[in-house]
Amino acid sequence: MIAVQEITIAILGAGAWGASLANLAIANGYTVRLWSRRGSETLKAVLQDAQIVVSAISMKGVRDVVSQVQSFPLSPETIFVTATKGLDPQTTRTPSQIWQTAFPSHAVVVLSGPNLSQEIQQSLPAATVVASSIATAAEQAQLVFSSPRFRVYTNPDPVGVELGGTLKNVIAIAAGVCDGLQLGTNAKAALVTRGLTEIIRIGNFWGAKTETFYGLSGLGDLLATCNSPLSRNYQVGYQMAGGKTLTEILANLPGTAEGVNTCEVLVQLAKQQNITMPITEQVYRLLQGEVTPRQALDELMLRDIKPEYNY
Ligand SMILES: NC(=O)C1=CN([C@@H]2O[C@H](COP(=O)(O)OP(=O)(O)OC[C@H]3O[C@@H](n4cnc5c(N)ncnc54)[C@H](O)[C@@H]3O)[C@@H](O)[C@H]2O)C=CC1
Ligand SMILES: O=C(CO)COP(=O)(O)O
Repeated sequence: MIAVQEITIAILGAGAWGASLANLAIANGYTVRLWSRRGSETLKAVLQDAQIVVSAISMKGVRDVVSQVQSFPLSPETIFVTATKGLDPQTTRTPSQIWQTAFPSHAVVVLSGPNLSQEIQQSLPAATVVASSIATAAEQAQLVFSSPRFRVYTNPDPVGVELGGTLKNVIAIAAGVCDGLQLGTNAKAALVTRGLTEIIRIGNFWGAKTETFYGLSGLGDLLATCNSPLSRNYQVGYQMAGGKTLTEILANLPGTAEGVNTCEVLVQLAKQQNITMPITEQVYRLLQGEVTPRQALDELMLRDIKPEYNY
C-alpha cells in the first residue's frame, strides 16, 4: 500500500471550492498542488506525476481546461475527480461527461453534496458523496477527503450525483426570491418540494436514478443551498426580489453562481424534450427580465390544478 504522502493530487481551480478541497486533502497528509490560471505554477508542473486530478473549475472554464490537460502526458492510472456543478451550454453535457469523453480510459469520479465552502473552511461538520462507475476510484477519492469533520459516502450513480448538485442551483435562485419576498415557510416548503419533483423529472431523462436525488447530493444539497445566505445562487434570487438587476448582482457576487447558466441550458433542453419544468421556466424568465419576482410567483400559483403525481 502506498503511503498518503507519496500520493500527489493536482487540484485545478483555486477558487472557493478548489481551495477548500485542497485543505481537506492536505490535512490528510497528501501532497497537493493547486493550479489556477493566474497562479505562478504551470499546468504542466502541477500535473506532473499526479495520481489524482481534481477539477474545481467553474463551468465556463471546464472545456478549455480539459483540452489543455489533454496535451500533457498522464499515467493511465490517473483518476479524475470533478467537483464542478454546471452544464455545458453548447452540448448540454455534464462536467464528468466532458472529462470522460476526453479521457475515455481513465476513471472519473464526481464529488458533490451539501458543501457550502465557507462552512467547510471553518471545519464545521459536513458530508458529501463521491460517485463513479468504477467503485475502486470512488473509494480512493473517499480516502483522500474523509475526516472527522467531513464524512464522504461512495455512490455508483455519477450522473445522478452530479445533476443533484447542478440542478438545485436553479431552485436555490427561486428559494432566494421566495425568502426575499417574505412568502413564508409554507411557500418555501412547497417550492423546494416541487423543485425536487422537477429535478427528478429531468434527471431521469439523463438516466439518473430517482433514489440518488433523495440522498445527500440531491435533497441534501437542495436543502443546504435553498436555506443559506452563503449560497451565491440563493443570493441572486434574494437580491432580485429586493429589486436589483442581475447585472448589478453578478458584479458584486463573491465567486460563481452556476444556476444562471444552468437555467438557460435546462429551459432549452426541457423545450426540446417536452419536459415540464415550471419553476425553472419562471426563474429563466426572471433572469431574462421578462417577469418581475411577483409576476413569476403568480404564474406558478395560477397554473392549471392537477394531481400531485401521475402514478
Ligand atoms: N463554493 C462552494 O461552496 C462550492 C462550489 N462548487 C462548485 O465548484 C465550482 C467552482 O466554484 P467556486 O470555487 O466557488 O468558484 P470561484 O469563482 O471561487 O472559482 C472558480 C475557479 O475556476 C477558475 N476558472 C474559471 N474559468 C476558467 C477558465 N476559463 N480557465 C481556467 N480556470 C477558470 C477560476 O480561476 C477559479 O479558480 C462551481 O461549479 C461551483 O458550483 C461546489 C461545491 C461547493
Ligand atoms: O453548491 C454549493 C453548496 O453545496 C454552493 O452553492 P452556491 O454555488 O450557490 O454558493
